[in-house]
Amino acid sequence: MKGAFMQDLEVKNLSFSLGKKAILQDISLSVKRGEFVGIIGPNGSGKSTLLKTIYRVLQPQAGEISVLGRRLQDISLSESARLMAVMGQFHKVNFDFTVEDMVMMGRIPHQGISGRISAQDRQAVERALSQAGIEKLAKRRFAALSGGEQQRVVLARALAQEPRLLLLDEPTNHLDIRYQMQIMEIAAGLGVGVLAVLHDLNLAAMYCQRLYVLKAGRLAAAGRPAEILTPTLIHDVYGVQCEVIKGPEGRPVIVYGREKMAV
Ligand SMILES: Nc1ncnc2c1ncn2[C@@H]1O[C@H](COP(=O)(O)OP(=O)(O)OP(=O)(O)O)[C@@H](O)[C@H]1O
Repeated sequence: MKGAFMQDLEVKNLSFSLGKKAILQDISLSVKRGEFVGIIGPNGSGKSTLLKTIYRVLQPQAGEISVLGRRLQDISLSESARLMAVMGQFHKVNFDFTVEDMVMMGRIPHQGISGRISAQDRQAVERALSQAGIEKLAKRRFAALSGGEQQRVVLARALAQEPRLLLLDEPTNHLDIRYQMQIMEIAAGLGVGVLAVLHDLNLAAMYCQRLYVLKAGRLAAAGRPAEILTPTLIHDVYGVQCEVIKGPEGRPVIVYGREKMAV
């Protein structure tokens, strides 16, 4: 890789539409080196679509995306699979894989054409199983695990990939609070850039250095959680009443109220 780069991810003026429907309009964002950045916003605001354009499942009609200082259009799909890992929302698996097999799939971008599993691959899988705290599940069938256990296997698969940029789409969906925090801690401790779509604003405030707020496919706000998570913004974006109080380390804690809740 040539030259120094300052950003793990840079998205410039990205727009994406499906037919005539604009899903994302003029989105610019960045993840600085090693930064943990969150994307928040209501259902249907375009969060997952934005991640999908970054991990190349969807092709934006306008804009530019760079990972570690290189434009996606200049790197091959296999190389971008080595640079970024994704922990996505749904993990329906129709085949009967073991946990170990699933996590080994994270090594595919690193394996040569032969697809032979190396000692390095095995070590990466062992490390990932241990980081996700699921060594004991290694021989179990993935399909027979609980939702939360499956979630951690999917995280382990992303870790086995040894990415330079980690994309998380609602990573804590099925998890109890301990594992929600554990997943966030693991991601925060990797030392790589993280871009995470999150619904829980308190969790976002706890772990994200900066947040981008999406509303109807556009950026409604961006900044540090303490700057942008105000009752006015939360009402404007989500349509709910809340108070924001100062929690530990000065971080905002959002307390929702039922008053004037329209259903
Ligand atoms: N394949 C598709 N066909 C039609 N509309 C789509 C398609 N994929 C996404 N959309 C629409 O694009 C918009 C953004 O969807 P997206 O899944 O990105 O939102 P989101 O913010 O991730 O939502 P959620 O919080 O509910 O997961 C929604 O209105 C959705 O209905």
